[in-house]
Amino acid sequence: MKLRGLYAITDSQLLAGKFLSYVEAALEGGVTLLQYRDKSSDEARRLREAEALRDLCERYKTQLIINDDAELAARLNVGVHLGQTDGPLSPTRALLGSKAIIGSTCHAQLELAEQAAKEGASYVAFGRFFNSNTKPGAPSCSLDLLDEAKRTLHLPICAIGGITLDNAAPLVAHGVDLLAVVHGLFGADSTAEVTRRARAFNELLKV
Ligand SMILES: Cc1ncc(COP(=O)(O)OP(=O)(O)O)c(N)n1
Ligand SMILES: Cc1ncsc1CCOP(=O)(O)O
Ligand SMILES: [Mg+2]
Repeated sequence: MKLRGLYAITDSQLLAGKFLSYVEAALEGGVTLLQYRDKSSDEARRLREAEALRDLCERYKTQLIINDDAELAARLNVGVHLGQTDGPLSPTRALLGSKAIIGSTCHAQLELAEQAAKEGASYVAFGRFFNSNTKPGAPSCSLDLLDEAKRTLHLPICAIGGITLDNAAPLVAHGVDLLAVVHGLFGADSTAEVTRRARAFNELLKV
């Protein structure tokens, strides 16, 4: 199955008090990948929330991805997203098995993506493309890099960083398969608006 569509990413602060209702609203509108991103060290809460998301994702046939934490992903039998300092890809592939979805942060560097592809990544993520409230310090990436990535890589390409319904179209035009979004999706002021945004992202991607 080719990975293509909306990649929703959770944010503990943004979703405080409305975590599952907002995630479910997004799944209702259509989510290809859902990433559980929680930078806290509260292991018990992380396990509890990740299990709740796994159950929700099973109901909606959405693939759950855990950010940073291959051990938690292995425990729940779901995918993982690894940044450049989150541990090596090859042993993670061995741990999770050949079918697991494993994503790799490649910032704005094609060489990192080529390396990730060799080591068994399922998709590569470039960004940030726009100003991001969630991660303002992430290195920025240009649309030109996407053209080159499209020519040289044979993996689904994910874009991240400040993506909204108003700025996503050029990313799609430059070949992005997965639009990874936090604020542009979950920054909505109602569950109905989250669902509407999810649907609209999918329409942009024609999925
Ligand atoms: C889909 C996707 N792309 C990039 C990232 C960023 O990963 P990383 O560089 O490890 O930064 P943190 O998200 O862990 O702060 C991501 N999480 N997801
Ligand atoms: C995790 C991450 N990595 C690069 S930008 C970013 C944050 C994406 O969040 P938003 O869609 O709110 O900019
Ligand atoms: Mg990380």
